[in-house]
Amino acid sequence: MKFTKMHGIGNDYVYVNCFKEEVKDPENLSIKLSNRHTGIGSDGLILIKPSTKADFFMDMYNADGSRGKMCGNGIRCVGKYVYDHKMTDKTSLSIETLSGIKYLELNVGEDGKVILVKVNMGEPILKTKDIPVVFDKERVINEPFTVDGINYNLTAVSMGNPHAIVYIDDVDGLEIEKTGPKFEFDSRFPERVNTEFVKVLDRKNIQMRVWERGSGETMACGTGACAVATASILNGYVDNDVTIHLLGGDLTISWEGEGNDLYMKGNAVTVFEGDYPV
Ligand SMILES: N[C@@H](CCC[C@H](N)C(=O)O)C(=O)O
Repeated sequence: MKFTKMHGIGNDYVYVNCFKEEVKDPENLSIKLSNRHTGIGSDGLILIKPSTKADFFMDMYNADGSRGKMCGNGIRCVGKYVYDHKMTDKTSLSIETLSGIKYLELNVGEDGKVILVKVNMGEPILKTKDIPVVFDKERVINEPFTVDGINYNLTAVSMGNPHAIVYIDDVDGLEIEKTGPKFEFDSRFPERVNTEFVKVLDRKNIQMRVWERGSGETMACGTGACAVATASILNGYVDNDVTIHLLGGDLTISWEGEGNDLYMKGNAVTVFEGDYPV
């Protein structure tokens, strides 16, 4: 099976072109090839497929084989993949995901390859039942929430996938391997959850680390950065254009507030191509 390893600010996936390859058991394949010792090494698997509703379809799997409905860093790489591999010559693209169609603007460099991608991520989802999070209010915006005996203030947002955002003082010092799973497997998140641990640096800059559902700590999470920007704007901590600083690099997010779509901009990088025995 031919594959391409790509990353968006360090959030790395193995990409397979399903116009040419048939993938029979993507859940197990994702577990095997994501392994950083015995596989290719990645945060999961992304299949690029035909779509009847959009230019392409993105089908993503986490490193534990679970299926994700949306992937912000992944969708930028899908845009780069289809353009660089000449599967399209369009620089405005639509990509279908399990959480709807997203629209991409590709920024092409002097070598004719995509370097940056801006994505219309749609409108953030705030209703508890749609995230989903079990809570006795319609929304969770800055609400007291205790996990493993520690009191946090939680904001919950879905960007097509569920996110829990908590503000802490020491993002660098956080023992995320201990804390992340406590959120991921908390029964108030019936579909598990991606958790962002965040510090607001000033009105235009936010630091975050992420514990991803199904993949653990990753260098970056695109939907997570969008959820953090949403939460921080709703809480009144930052302006409408904000840079999110993640372990693997920066993403810029703009959101004019409720009733508007949110935009994310960041890089997309090809690391290498190869053959994997299946
Ligand atoms: N890293 C991704 C999100 C991947 C899916 C997530 N772990 C989930 O299960 O919801 C991103 O860049 O958005």
